[in-house]
Amino acid sequence: MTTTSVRAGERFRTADARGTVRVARSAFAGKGRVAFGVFVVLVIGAAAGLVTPWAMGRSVDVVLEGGDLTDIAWLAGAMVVGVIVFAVLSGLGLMLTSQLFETGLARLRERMLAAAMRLPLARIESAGSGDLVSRATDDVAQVSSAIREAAPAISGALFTVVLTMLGLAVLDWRFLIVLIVVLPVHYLGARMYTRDAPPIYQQSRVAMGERAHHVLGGIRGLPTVHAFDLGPALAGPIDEHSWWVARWELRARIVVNRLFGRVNLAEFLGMASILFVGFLLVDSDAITVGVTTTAMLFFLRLFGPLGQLLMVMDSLQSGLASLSRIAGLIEECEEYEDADREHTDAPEPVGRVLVARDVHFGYDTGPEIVHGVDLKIGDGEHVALVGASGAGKTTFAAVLAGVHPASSGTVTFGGVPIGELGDERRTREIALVTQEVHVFSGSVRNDLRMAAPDASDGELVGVLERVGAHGWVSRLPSGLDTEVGSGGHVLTPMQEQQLALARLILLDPALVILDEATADAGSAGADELEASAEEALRGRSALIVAHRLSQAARADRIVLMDDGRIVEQGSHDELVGRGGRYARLWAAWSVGRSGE
Ligand SMILES: Nc1ncnc2c1ncn2[C@@H]1O[C@H](COP(=O)(O)OP(=O)(O)OP(=O)(O)O)[C@@H](O)[C@H]1O
Repeated sequence: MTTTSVRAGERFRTADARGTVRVARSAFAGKGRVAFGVFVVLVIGAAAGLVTPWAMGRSVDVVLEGGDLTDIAWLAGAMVVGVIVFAVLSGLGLMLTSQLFETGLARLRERMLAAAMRLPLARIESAGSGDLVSRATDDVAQVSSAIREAAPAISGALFTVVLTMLGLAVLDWRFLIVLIVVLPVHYLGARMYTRDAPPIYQQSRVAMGERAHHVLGGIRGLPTVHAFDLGPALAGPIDEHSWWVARWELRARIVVNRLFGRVNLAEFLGMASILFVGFLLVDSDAITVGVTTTAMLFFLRLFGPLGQLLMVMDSLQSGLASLSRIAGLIEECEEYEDADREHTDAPEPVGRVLVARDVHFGYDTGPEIVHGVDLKIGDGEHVALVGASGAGKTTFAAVLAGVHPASSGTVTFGGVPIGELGDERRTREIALVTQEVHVFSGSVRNDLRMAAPDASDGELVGVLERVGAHGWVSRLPSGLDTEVGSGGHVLTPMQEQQLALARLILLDPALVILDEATADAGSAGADELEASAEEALRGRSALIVAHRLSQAARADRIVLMDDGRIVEQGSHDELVGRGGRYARLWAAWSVGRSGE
């Protein structure tokens, strides 16, 4: 299915710096002009901010030189204009920068979620859906808050710092030397921080992901948790990971505090140095008092934004840790998609016959479950797979559907190995209806249209009638518009399964692998559901993992599995006539039924 191999339990990856930058850049694709416009606004705004300190310094010289009031008035006018232009353009720059970043983040989030939905089920199972949820929620929130905090610093501070440094160089190159001497103190403080902080934030995010994994597991099993009072046992691992989150956050605080200490030292050194050099230069008549005043004011302007930049480095580091997790997931999805795209040249399947030859399979975490199974499902043939619990039926069905690649042996559909079909083609041709039937949140119409976005209401009603669901759907409070799924109108397991079968008809696959779709139904509704399933499977090839032998008996062929091997197969009559294991199962089942 894919060239990417992962170990079971391995969480989704975290991208390295290059990967993170590449993915982040892709979020701004096509936004070059907007970014340039924002850049121009920010540069002009920052330049306007230098006008006021320059005019103040000049005023000092004008007063000292005994200049007239008109010059002072002009300079006062320049200050006012400078302040207004600075304020307007800074505000505009901030708004545009935030908009640009938020749009980029929204794009990343959409891309990550869309890609994650296409990840192979086996990969999500292996990484744990909690990790996926944590990236889609915690990490996106973290990046979003970093953007909110960093946007003003980047839009205002960054350009102010660069232009102020240029301004100092223009006043006198020696001021720039002072700055160059002082900045390393700033830099060293920041460098220690950028070295120490990222691993701490990474660890904190990993702990959050683990916590989400356990919380999600608990929520999914809530009925069991309540029934067996498992709350305290579940809280253990959640508490432990919360403790780790708190511990890593505390360490991050310590590193931030150290950063601020070093920043204050750099500021003090800078102020003292600029005053000292200014006095020396005035003393040697190299510059005027006004220029020294301007240099002081420039310097004062510089440390505010520098501090601001350093302050946001904290949330930027935290945001970057999250961004690298988002980028890692996107990278992983891209690899799966690329591997999948390679299959677009694969030959077209001819016919609808599925052939499994000498298939072996074991989960990464345990022993082999399927031991060299051969099975052929002919065109339009319905094969029932029966056997005791734990025999490996669900596992084998998932291998046939391509959810898990076989450890050895081959599975072909229409003559093409299913691994070469690519996920998109494979899922279009082969539909797997698993034990856990899912109803999507939203209206009934919305749920059905997941399978066929263009289907008309008439078509939906037609399909509902075929699976016997039209009656109860039309009696729902708002018919097709009734909200179902999480938080909506509660459906019975049988109704959920009928909806799943209706979706199956709308999907119109060639082969259906139906895993115990009738298992949850109460026996009163089970016959009705069997009829619905038969209707959904009409005209298709099918493998039905059947718990109810009455359903198996109707299949063209029955395959009995035991301990990952096929031990008997044939039609119902043949197997009953043979008097073997199936015949005994059937006898026991029939006795059980007559007592119902
Ligand atoms: N995701 C998994 N990871 C590891 N082992 C698994 C996984 N799923 C199933 N198994 C193991 O594989 C074996 C076969 O399970 P499987 O669900 O395929 O049997 P089954 O015949 O479908 O059982 P049932 O009728 O009860 O559903 C069991 O020992 C089970 O513990």
